Amino acid sequence: MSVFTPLDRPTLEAFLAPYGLGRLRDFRGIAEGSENTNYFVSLEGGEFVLTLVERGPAADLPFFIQLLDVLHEADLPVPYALRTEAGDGLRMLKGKPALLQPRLPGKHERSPNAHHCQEVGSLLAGIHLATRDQIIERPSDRGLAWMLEQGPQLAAELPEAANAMLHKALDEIDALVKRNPRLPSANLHADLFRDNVMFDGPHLSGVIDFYNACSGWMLYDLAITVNDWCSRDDGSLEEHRARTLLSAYAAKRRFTPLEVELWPIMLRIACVRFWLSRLIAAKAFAGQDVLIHDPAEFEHRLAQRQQVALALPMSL
Ligand SMILES: Nc1ncnc2c1ncn2[C@@H]1O[C@H](COP(=O)(O)OP(=O)(O)O)[C@@H](O)[C@H]1O
Ligand SMILES: N[C@@H](CCOP(=O)(O)O)C(=O)O
Repeated sequence: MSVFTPLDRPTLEAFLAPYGLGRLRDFRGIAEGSENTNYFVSLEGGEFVLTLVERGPAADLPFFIQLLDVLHEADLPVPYALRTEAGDGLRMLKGKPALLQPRLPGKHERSPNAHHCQEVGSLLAGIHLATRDQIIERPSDRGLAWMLEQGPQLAAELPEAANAMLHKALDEIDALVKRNPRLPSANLHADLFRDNVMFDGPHLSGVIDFYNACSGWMLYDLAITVNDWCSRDDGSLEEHRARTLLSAYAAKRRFTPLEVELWPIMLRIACVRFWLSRLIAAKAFAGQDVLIHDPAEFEHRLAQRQQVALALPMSL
């Protein structure tokens, strides 16, 4: 379970009253998720999700609220902070920052096919197009500098072969940082995994969990997404799904030659990012009743990305 903050009905009713959405019908904690406490909340005025933010700097919350407003205004299927009748979107509940959002329909797709990947590629391009001309600056707290800082210590705790592979990837990241390439930027979801997207039948109906969102290279966001949506169990890329996702993205935004050149390394960097964060989480939450993702999944994906045969499509 990942309901870190239990709520009783009177507390919740008092919190919800200022939204003017009618009486509370029902509520229940959501077991999925690993960072925050989430509740499904049923009110006379509709179905909602209440999030209590458990971790991370509260100072960043206005960024998330502003970004989701921009994406919502661009007609993308994202949650956004509902405002109370007094206009407040970000409030406190049991000492935690709390947001009420619309509940998006649909369910997660664990075994995506090419159609799902097409929808995801198109959606990701939509996020980038909606923000690239008005980027809201927020450096990722798990960016390249973080990888270079955390990587060596975590590598030292790994078996020899994994240690060597991680070091090789860190060297590549270090060289890229020094090169400082001018890749096109936008606001990124930066965690567009299968468990952050919902489908209502074949239709992509929701994208959630923007708590890793940041400003940065669009190519990096694409690599994160392809690594999760288009990998086989052994970590290798499933070419048909990957080509479909990339073509759907490219139909909305043309890649630059520099992006085409750096695509293979970006796929590897995106593996390192989640390999490291999963190693950290596995240590921090060992033995606790918290959802822990397997770090080895990204070790296998990185091993499979040493040579990348899949080029980015160049034409629109
Ligand atoms: N706006 C929403 N609409 C529908 N379901 C949601 C919404 N927000 C969260 N959920 C559900 O709650 C679960 C956990 O949310 P998530 O944001 O991934 O949590 P965490 O930040 O703890 O990882 C999701 O898998 C999804 O099922
Ligand atoms: N989708 C990620 C979890 C989110 O990353 P984090 O750095 O916020 O823990 C995964 O599957 O590892």
